[in-house]
Amino acid sequence: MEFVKGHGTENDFVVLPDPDGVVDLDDGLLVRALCHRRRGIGADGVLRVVRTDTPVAAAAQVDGGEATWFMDYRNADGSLAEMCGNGIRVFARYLVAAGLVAPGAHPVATRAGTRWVTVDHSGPVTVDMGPAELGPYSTTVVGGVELDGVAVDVGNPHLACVTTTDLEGLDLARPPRYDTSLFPRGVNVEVLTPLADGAVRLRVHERGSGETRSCGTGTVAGAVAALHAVGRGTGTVTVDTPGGTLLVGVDGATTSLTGPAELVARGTWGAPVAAGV
Ligand SMILES: N[C@@H](CCC[C@H](N)C(=O)O)C(=O)O
Repeated sequence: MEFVKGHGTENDFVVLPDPDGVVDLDDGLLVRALCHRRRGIGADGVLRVVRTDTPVAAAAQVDGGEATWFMDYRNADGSLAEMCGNGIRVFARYLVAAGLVAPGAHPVATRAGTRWVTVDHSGPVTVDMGPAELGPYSTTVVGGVELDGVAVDVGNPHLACVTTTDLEGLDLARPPRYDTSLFPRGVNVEVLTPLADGAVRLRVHERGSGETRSCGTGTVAGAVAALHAVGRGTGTVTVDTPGGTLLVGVDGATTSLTGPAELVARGTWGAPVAAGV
């Protein structure tokens, strides 16, 4: 099985080309094996590249619309997620590199709906992330520290906590505690600094993947929360994550995410490897 490895601000993915949707990912075993950092390729998640006219896309209730390609995203633990902001930018880079779409703007289907991505062979990739919906305030406990946050739905669920607590001192390796009645399907938890000079610093614990170096949907959720904390509903926010810098745009109708997306390797999974190779 051919694969490509890529990342967006060090949020890393195994890209699995499976246009006809014949690979069985549903029991989670292959996803966990691919993503394992000692026994596998190592990644925060898998991006299966599958056509929208396949039974796999139909089973995911994907309305392809104009999109030919469905990003079937799986977290490292094998669980499904609706959307991945860094993943979709890497996915789009792969589509161009593989000659499956021309450079420019094109739609990609996800479980959260179709998103338009603007991509070339190199340079930053921008995705229209759709609206980010603010929800109720809630709390979380991160490594014994209770933090206030606000729910933000970016197609997938987030709890974004704007805090003056020292971010580096927080233990995000362990899953944060959260209100399971508000987030019955789990939640991604962001901790971030208050907005200063149009920028924030952000760390994240992702549902299904643990602490990651960056999270695109989390970055959008964090930017929306940081603007909300200063009474604003629109703006442009530079988000510095441990893995790199992303730019988020928030207007009344939608949000956008811009940043690097790199393909770094390709190979064959599961093929016998001869001695000495
Ligand atoms: N890293 C992604 C988000 C991946 C999904 C998330 N862990 C979830 O379960 O919702 C991103 O860049 O947005």
